[in-house]
Amino acid sequence: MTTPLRKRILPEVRNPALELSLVKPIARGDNAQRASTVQQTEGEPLLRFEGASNPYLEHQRNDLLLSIQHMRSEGHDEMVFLCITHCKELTFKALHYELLNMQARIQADDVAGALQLVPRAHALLEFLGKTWDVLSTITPHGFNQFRNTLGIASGQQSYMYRHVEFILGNKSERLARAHENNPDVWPYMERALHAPSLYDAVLALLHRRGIAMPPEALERDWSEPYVARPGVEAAWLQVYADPTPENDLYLLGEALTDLADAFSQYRWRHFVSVERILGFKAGTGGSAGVGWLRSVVDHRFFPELWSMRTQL
Ligand code: HEM
Ligand SMILES: N[C@@H](CC(=O)c1ccccc1NC=O)C(=O)O
Repeated sequence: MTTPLRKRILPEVRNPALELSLVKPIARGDNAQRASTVQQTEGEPLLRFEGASNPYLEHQRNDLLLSIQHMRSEGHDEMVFLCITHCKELTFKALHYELLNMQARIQADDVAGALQLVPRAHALLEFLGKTWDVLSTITPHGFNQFRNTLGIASGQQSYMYRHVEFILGNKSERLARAHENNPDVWPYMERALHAPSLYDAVLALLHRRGIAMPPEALERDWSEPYVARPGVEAAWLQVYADPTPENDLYLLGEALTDLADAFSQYRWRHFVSVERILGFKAGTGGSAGVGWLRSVVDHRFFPELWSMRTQL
């Protein structure tokens, strides 16, 4: 019996022309070809390839990936900074993909399918949190050796990070505008700003499942920052009245709380690491630095899932 496949959604965050221009075609394999190859190799790996080919490189394009950690200073710690910041972007990309697919499954009333994606999304968030273990080995002196070469660049200008914030529901037209001048990125950013978030899709699902929902939670200007509503808190209280594993909406509420919890811990670790490395110096991106990040730390995704707990 074959497992029914759920259709995947591929996020669109930038003009695909650049990516497509970088793809090298590779010959497909199959079980029969691999079985006959291993007969010839007697179990030893293939090491000689036609022409200039290296199949791993053709598949992975690590020649490109490993060419973009360009050192601009003499500072020793610049290498780990570049490698980890690139790891983080890839992790944001992987996380955004899972969250967008979770939303699509919720929109298709497939709660079990959405829940299946949560452990991975959560693990990716924990992985992001762990990157601060590495980055906070950068001392203030180590950072000072290359910080000026960052110019006015800042992690705050990451479009992949902004897409993660938006799919989770933390909309800000002001922060999105950092990408307005980039024609490869802006149309997708603007579309995400105006689209309902994963949480908006969950509230619509609760409504379809017969739970009373305030009309503004179902139809509003999706680009506006999310505002917590007593009616949404009441809806979750109704769901949480049956905290059993049979109640899939309860499981979904707790799964979203797991994600929000892991994200808050990521923010907290960023904040503490930045205080450790920078003290109270101004940020490269024009903000007050730690002072500005302080306000970000208090943010919680899915606010009614948090506020509701006082009533439980
Ligand atoms: C040594 C490492 C780091 C330091 C000292 C640092 C410092 C800062 C500071 C001062 C800000 C405030 C905005 C500004 O004025 O620049 C900021 C924001 C931000 N940083 Fe970092 N950062 C570091 C590493 C990272 C990394 C590795 C990432 C992920 C790629 C990252 C992502 C962000 C994001 C997304 C924001 C905006 C926060 C938000 O919008 O909620 N930072 N960072
Ligand atoms: N805002 C940081 C710098 C920063 O976050 C950053 C700068 C250039 C390239 C990447 C960065 N951070 C994360 O990717 C600072 O004030 O030093």
